[in-house]
Amino acid sequence: MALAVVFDLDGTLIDSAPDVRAALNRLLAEEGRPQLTLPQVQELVGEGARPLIERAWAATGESAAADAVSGLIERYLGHYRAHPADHTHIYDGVVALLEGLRAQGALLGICTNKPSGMTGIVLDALDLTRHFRAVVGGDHPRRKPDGDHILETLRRMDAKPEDAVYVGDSITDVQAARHAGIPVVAVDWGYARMPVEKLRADRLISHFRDLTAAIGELRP
Ligand SMILES: O=C(O)COP(=O)(O)O
Ligand SMILES: [Mg+2]
Repeated sequence: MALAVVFDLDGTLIDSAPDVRAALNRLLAEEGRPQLTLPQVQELVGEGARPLIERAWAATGESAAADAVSGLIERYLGHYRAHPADHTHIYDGVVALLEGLRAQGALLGICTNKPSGMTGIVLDALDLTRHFRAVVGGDHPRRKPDGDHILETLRRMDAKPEDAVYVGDSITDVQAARHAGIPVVAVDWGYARMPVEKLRADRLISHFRDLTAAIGELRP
């Protein structure tokens, strides 16, 4: 068996909220709406682009008309594509962790609700793409919290659910892993929107240096 580790992206591997905020605020300014703070944006991230735009609209005035949302998403992604990683940083210990896991023969993947095209651009900009066998974005038809999003990532990695562990920062991640039937590790530095203990993950870590030990307990 080869250990398979599937990661969430935003709030888990990378702190992307500053660039998400900048793109969102450009769009809000074009629409004559107020700007959002970083803590506000961290609350909006986690379920993909459509909920992000809908929640941003609800937080800044009248809700977006249903037929306007797709156009707003496209314009938001246009701004984000122009500045994918100006202020995004990779969390401490990520690169050493990914290199260490690969050196042990682990297969790595990303399962994120961020749209696929945008995910690829951000991973390339941060030189992270090379670590992953498969990356499945939020345009998957059954995205997190649906377990199929993670199972599809594992299929594309040529990995088995029995050998897998999922790592994420939010309740959406824990639910998706539960639905997929695989153990889940939560990180305590992301965009959880609730006290991290309440996520009820199988393990909770405060630094990536502790992930290998947590995985060893979950997949001995
Ligand atoms: O972009 C989002 O809303 C969420 O992305 P994540 O699934 O990587 O946390
Ligand atoms: Mg996340």
